Amino acid sequence: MEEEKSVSLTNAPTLGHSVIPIVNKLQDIFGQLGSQSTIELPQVAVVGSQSSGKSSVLEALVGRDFLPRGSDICTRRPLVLQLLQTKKGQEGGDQEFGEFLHLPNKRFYDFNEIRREIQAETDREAGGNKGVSDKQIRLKISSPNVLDITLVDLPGITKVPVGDQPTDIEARIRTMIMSYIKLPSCLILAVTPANADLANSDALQIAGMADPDGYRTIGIITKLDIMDRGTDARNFLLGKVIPLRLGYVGVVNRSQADINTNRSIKDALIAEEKFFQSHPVYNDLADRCGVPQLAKKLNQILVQHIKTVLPGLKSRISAALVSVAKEHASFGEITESKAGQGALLLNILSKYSEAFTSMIEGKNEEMSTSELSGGARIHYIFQNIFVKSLEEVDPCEDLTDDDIRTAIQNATGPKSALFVPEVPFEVLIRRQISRLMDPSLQCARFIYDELIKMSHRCMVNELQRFPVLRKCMDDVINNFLREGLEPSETMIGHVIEMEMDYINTSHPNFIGGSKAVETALQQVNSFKAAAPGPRKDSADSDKASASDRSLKSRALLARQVNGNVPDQNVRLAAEGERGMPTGTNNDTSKKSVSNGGSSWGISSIFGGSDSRMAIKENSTSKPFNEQPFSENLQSLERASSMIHLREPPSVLRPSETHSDQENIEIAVTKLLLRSYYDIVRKNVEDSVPKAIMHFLVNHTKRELHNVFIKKLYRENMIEEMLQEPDEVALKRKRTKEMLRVLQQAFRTLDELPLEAESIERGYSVSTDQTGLPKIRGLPSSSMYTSSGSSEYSYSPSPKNHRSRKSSHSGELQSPSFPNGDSKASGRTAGMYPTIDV
Ligand SMILES: Nc1nc2c(ncn2[C@@H]2O[C@H](COP(=O)(O)OP(=O)(O)OP(=O)(O)O)[C@@H](O)[C@H]2O)c(=O)[nH]1
Repeated sequence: MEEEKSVSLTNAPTLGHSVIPIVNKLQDIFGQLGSQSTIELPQVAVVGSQSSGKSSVLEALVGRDFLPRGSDICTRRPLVLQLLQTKKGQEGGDQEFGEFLHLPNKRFYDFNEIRREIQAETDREAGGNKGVSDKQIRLKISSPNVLDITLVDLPGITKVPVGDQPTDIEARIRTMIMSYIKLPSCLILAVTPANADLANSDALQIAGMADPDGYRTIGIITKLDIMDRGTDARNFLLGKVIPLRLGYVGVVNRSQADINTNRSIKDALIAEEKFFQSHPVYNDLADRCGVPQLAKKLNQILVQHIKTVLPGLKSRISAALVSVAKEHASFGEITESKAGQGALLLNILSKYSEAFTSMIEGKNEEMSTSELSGGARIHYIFQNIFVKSLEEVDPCEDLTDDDIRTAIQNATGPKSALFVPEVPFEVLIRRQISRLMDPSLQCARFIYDELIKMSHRCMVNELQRFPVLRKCMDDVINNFLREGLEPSETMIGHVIEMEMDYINTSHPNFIGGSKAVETALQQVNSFKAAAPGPRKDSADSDKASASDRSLKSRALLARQVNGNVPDQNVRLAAEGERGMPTGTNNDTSKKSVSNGGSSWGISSIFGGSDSRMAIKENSTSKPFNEQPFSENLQSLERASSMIHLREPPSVLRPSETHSDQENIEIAVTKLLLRSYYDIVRKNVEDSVPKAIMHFLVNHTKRELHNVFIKKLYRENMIEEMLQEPDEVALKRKRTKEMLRVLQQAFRTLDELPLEAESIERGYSVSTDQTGLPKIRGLPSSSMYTSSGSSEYSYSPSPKNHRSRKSSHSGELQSPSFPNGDSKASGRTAGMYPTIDV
């Protein structure tokens, strides 16, 4: 045992030993990146009939004696052997030991003890009498000289039940084996003893079921030393009997006698080498004979696997590299010198102003496609909010007919005016224009808010590291925008006041009095035409005749005064319900109305009945109204000869009844209001955005940079403003380190010795002074070239490469196993692609 320990794994051509440096490097890379994920190597399972030499092959590959072997001892439970690399120099890192899952915290340093525990644990579960169980035994072997890989030793296929074995033992074992080898990531070592009928190999049969295309099956022929005299496995090794994409390797393990005499693995390897040398039939098949060749083949498959997954790892790292580099750049470099800091501040101020301007103009790079931003929002506020709201306003909305009538009566003062003055129209239009003030000012406020929001969105990342500067800049821009808001509000005030100050009735778009009267008459006419016929009661008919008279006279006068009589037959459609007066006196004859004429401005001479005579007294003071007129008269008569006047009510309102003239006057007033209001509205819709753009938005664009420099570019303030919080310095340091690690990782991945030549050169393992192997590279799959039709031949020199066409040898990840030609190429001679890298 002592002697065996000194023959460490390092001296044997163990499985994956040449892949170790690469995998270690990858692990280092991912370790540094703080990621647990690393390359997952394929699992290797040995399958075959009972006593075919499976355990012996595994042991030889691991280079350790620890598995129960022997003619009467067999594998009866799956043994999952997890090799774990320990780091030399770490505590306990250079020791080799085993641990069982079922015996936690117990380390086995004696490998004979491990073997005994495997046997004991097998008996515990499967009984002592040949019973088989599918419950795994999990063994972890830690060693500085192994690759992190999992090997599975499976029970051998048996046909005749013995001992406690059930009658369907073969089916059970096959199912158990399949559950492991069907996994696309499982590499199958199909072990067939040379002293049995090779063509009927159970191992190849079951492997063929799990891996029909043969991308992950290696054929292993054991017991070449005990073949019938005169027979050999040459044709089999050459793949002439059952072709196999990854080919065959012939091995000579220790015999039972060797085991009994404790022959070491090292000695067994030497004996194996001698065997092949002394058998001329295998002389030219050196590349497919011996455990070292098997290890080499496996290494090469592992390398191929790593190569397959490497691009994915690289792209992950490069993506991380890009994002970390971006983050690092956002923290900028530390600037110590005064001049440097000054330049940095200037640069930030300029960039900010540019970014702000670009945002308004819609030219910033990070423009959103999911919502409106920057200048587009300003436009939206102007057009879709401000203009739209003004357009929806009806200037007569809050003016009742009574309001208008009262205004008209008030405007004529104490006398019956000769003309209906312009005063009521002006009073009312001013009142409506003044209503435009609030939305206009609100619009300016909205734009101001937008600009503030934009300023917060400018250079968010870049200014993260300078919170003091950010605060100062925010203060400056807030003040500046507030200062810009004032003149725009003043301007808006002026615009509205100008409109109120001079009512330009000569505006070309203004309807004018004559046209308004004409239209009003048409409206009243069509309204009457639609109204029910005259009422029968005498009072109403009296009124009707009175108003008829008055209209007639007005029409006459109008004709005389203006010389402009409207066509009596004109019956134009009403301009709309909005303009219709709501008077109660609807029974005026059509004729009288049509004769009303264009009498605007001379209503005072339209007739004797002054509509203002019909006073409706306030209900709070109605002494006269409470009793009929006759009674009032009687009481007056009863009184002395003195004539008493009733007290005027404190609040006087026009009477409820409207004369025709009033109706027309109301309609005319409304027409004039609407017409003029439209003019003003257009002006305001145009001028307010202009004022806001000029005094606030564009002023900010023009002046912001200057203001920044004036307020913030002060020598004594620069250092303070460019102060970074500790957290930023820490983040910068961390991202810088991460960037370095990622760059290193990227380079390391690029420089991994995965090229054919370096791998081939490096395969020869020599030990240095410390006894550790000097591994210069890995064996390459390119060393295997297709020779002739159905076989692989080993060409030791790269010069012998006949083809460099890529293949999928050793690609154990499921997507890497193409199955396009599976049926044809699976195990058919002459269809194998060249294995190359
Ligand atoms: N002469 C000779 N004997 C071998 C060779 N390989 C294996 N043996 C012997 O064959 C017997 C069975 O070997 P194992 O390695 O236990 O075979 P196994 O396939 O693991 O057996 P089970 O687990 O029972 O299926 C042992 O006595 C080995 O010493 C070989 O190449 N040559």
